[in-house]
Amino acid sequence: MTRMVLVSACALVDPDGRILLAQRPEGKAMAGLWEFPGGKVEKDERPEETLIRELREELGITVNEACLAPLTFASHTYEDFHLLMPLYVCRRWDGFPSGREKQQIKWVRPNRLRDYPMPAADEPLIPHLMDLVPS
Ligand SMILES: Nc1nc2c([nH]c(=O)n2[C@@H]2O[C@H](COP(=O)(O)OP(=O)(O)OP(=O)(O)O)[C@@H](O)[C@H]2O)c(=O)[nH]1
Repeated sequence: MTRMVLVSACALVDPDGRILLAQRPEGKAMAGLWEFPGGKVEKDERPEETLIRELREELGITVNEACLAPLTFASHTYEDFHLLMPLYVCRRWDGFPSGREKQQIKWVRPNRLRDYPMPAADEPLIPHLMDLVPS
């Protein structure tokens, strides 16, 4: 088996039922694709801690762990690693999300998520988000 990479990701849902997508910046693997904010779970870190850290670094918002609800997960084999990615939902945070790392961000209704090219692992997550936030 290829190595397993654990990535924690979050669907931020705003009061209008829109979900935040962030575009992977130029120069990174899968540049240009739209993804859920998050990142690799570091050594000695819990997935929830990863998200709190990443949401602060990437978007400049503060999230309380109690506001992170597990929704589903992605399990996908890429060419050089297997991605295991828990997806959390968060509807409450402090601050105004903005792309702190020069990435574009967009608030998207679940039924429009397919308009945004995403990493292959994310595609099976879309129906879960459509169920979560009816349009
Ligand atoms: N955050 C996030 N990562 C995702 C999603 N879908 C998906 O396949 N991934 C993959 O999960 C990994 C996340 O790693 P990352 O963003 O922390 O790291 P990175 O590629 O910038 O690498 P680096 O930190 O080693 O430079 C990447 O390979 C990314 O392509 C998603 O929806 N959100």
